[in-house]
Amino acid sequence: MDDIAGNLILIGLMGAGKTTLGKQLANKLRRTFYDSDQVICERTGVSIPTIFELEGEAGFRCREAMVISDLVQQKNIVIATGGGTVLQIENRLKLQQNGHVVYLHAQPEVLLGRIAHDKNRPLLQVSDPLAKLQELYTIRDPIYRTTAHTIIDVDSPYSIHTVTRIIRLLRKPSQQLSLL
Ligand SMILES: Nc1ncnc2c1ncn2[C@@H]1O[C@H](COP(=O)(O)OP(=O)(O)OP(=O)(O)O)[C@@H](O)[C@H]1O
Ligand SMILES: O=C(O)C1=C[C@@H](O)[C@@H](O)[C@H](O)C1
Ligand SMILES: [Mg+2]
Repeated sequence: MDDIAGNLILIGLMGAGKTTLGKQLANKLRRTFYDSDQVICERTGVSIPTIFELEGEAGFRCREAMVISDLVQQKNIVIATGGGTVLQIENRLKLQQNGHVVYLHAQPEVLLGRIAHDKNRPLLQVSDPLAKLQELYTIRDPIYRTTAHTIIDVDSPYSIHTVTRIIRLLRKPSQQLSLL
């Protein structure tokens, strides 16, 4: 087993790379990977936009909270959370108490460049998705920061070295880290 204690839990805004980097981290660390969005889709058999359409954001958040409760009971896994998972205090506490929480931080402009083409994020299907991401950043950045044990800047495009660098950074005691 690697020397990163407990579950490794990724938080951050849409497009930060929680899913993409989470999978790569799990592979490298030989841990099982779960993505809370993906688990919700598997349990319901429908996509996230469909859940938002049928049950609204509140319905989605309820399902998300149930999935987080279940996932944090496992040991030594990597969890990619949804961008809004930290909005509920109960989720925040469960994440903090059951793993090492890493905030993947990037600026809204960078995030939009990565996900603008993707219709799978209902909150961004608006006339001005950049303004929406900026609004979410303003509200959520302080929450991500206070929830995380470690913050890593992921504005720069990832390379084949990114995951190795993140693992190295996670072994350091410092809290504010940059991939640069
Ligand atoms: N550092 C990066 N450099 C380049 N592309 C990236 C980087 N991080 C993520 N991406 C790309 O951005 C897109 C979104 O990434 P990903 O789905 O992992 O984000 P996420 O944090 O899981 O978002 P969500 O909260 O919506 O689930 C993917 O196409 C991914 O390849
Ligand atoms: O930032 C958010 O609130 C969201 C992010 C995605 O991961 C999904 O969980 C969903 O699209 C909502
Ligand atoms: Mg994701």
